[in-house]
Amino acid sequence: MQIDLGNVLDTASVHGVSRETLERLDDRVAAAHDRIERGRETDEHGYASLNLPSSTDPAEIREAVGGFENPSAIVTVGIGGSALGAATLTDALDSDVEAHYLDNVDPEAVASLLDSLDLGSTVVNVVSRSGTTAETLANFLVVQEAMDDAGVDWADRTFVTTGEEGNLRDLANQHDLPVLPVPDGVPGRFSVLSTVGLAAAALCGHDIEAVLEGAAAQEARLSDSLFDSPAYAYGAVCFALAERGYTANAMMPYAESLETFSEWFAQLWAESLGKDGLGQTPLRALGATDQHSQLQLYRAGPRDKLVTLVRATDREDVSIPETDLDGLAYLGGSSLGELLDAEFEATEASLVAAGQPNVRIELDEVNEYGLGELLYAMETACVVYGELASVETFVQPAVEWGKRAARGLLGGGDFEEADAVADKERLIID
Ligand SMILES: O=P(O)(O)OC[C@H]1O[C@H](O)[C@H](O)[C@@H](O)[C@@H]1O
Repeated sequence: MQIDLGNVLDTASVHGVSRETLERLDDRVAAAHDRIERGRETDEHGYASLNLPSSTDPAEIREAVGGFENPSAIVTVGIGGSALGAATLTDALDSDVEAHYLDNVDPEAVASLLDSLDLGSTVVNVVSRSGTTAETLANFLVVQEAMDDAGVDWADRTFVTTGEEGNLRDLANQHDLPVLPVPDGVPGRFSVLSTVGLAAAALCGHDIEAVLEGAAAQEARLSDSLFDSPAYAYGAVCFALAERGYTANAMMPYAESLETFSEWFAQLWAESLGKDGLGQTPLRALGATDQHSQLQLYRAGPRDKLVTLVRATDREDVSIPETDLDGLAYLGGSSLGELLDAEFEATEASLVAAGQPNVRIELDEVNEYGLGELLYAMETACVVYGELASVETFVQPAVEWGKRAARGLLGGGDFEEADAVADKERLIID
């Protein structure tokens, strides 16, 4: 995997992030690296996530999923960091086992998924770090009932991933369900390389050891200079641009297999860095499709966006048949991959011509190893950005406010946040 910052330097006269800016920032990156290393050495909350390439035991995960014979599907019941990492992997990789995610409580979507599955051959993985998230527990109760109604022993087809305490742990104990522990010190959005993110991939037959190897390769690149570490370079550039008003970051992979990666990145970036009036708003785009919808804004709209373009250099290709239609001859004999690459290069050039900064991230291939590299690099980029911005990367008090308000409204406790919902001003136009 490599990260190319050339198009940031090329447009430096517009936004001010030049090579000299990065050289000046490098001392602060060295200090951030030192802080990160100290945190990793003591497995401090959050920093422990960056040790997962070696602290995760893939054999433990394989053992937990190995007892389910010939599953047709896995349904992961979880939300946020308890679903997006796993979904990023299984959506990027092909498997005969279907992977589904109940990460919302939209009743129509839940009912429709459960109706469509052969529940007798479906495995359920309920994932909640806290074990108390209302959406996850509610969905699990609905899944249990659907399995009961279908005459399926749900306890036989379910395994749980959770912490030592919480409602989900109680439920697992009560029904003697197999439990994979979530590692200490790893917030949900940094948990893709742990039991939380890897179980669904293992059940789908993916090489989770290779995911960890790819991550370890990026871990080995961490050093006290951004010029030696792709991940630090990306985090530092994003920070420097955000400081200069580039407060949005459009993640734009040119691979449909990476569409869910953009969702995962959005949680990582938003929940970790959106604090104290700071942060960089993650946007989600897909190349080449969104060239035809969002690119107009990215090129000619407010100068507040970095565009991050991601692609794999090695992939399957489909040739475009020859045609004798006038004007289309240029397509014949080339391939869809070549067309996609041409679109990628054209988008980069178009942004540069307009002075809009963009970064190119290239993987060799969208496979387990490449995904491990990409995910670990983005996590580290996020952590170094958080250090440079002096925000508390590993907490999410704003999200928890909403969780308490929702529970209060449902009568799940006496939370003062729920009163704020009742007291809200309204302006209804009917
Ligand atoms: O894993 P859980 O405890 O159920 O949490 C699931 C999600 O809940 C909240 O929304 C947090 O802000 C997320 O960071 C977390 O990933």
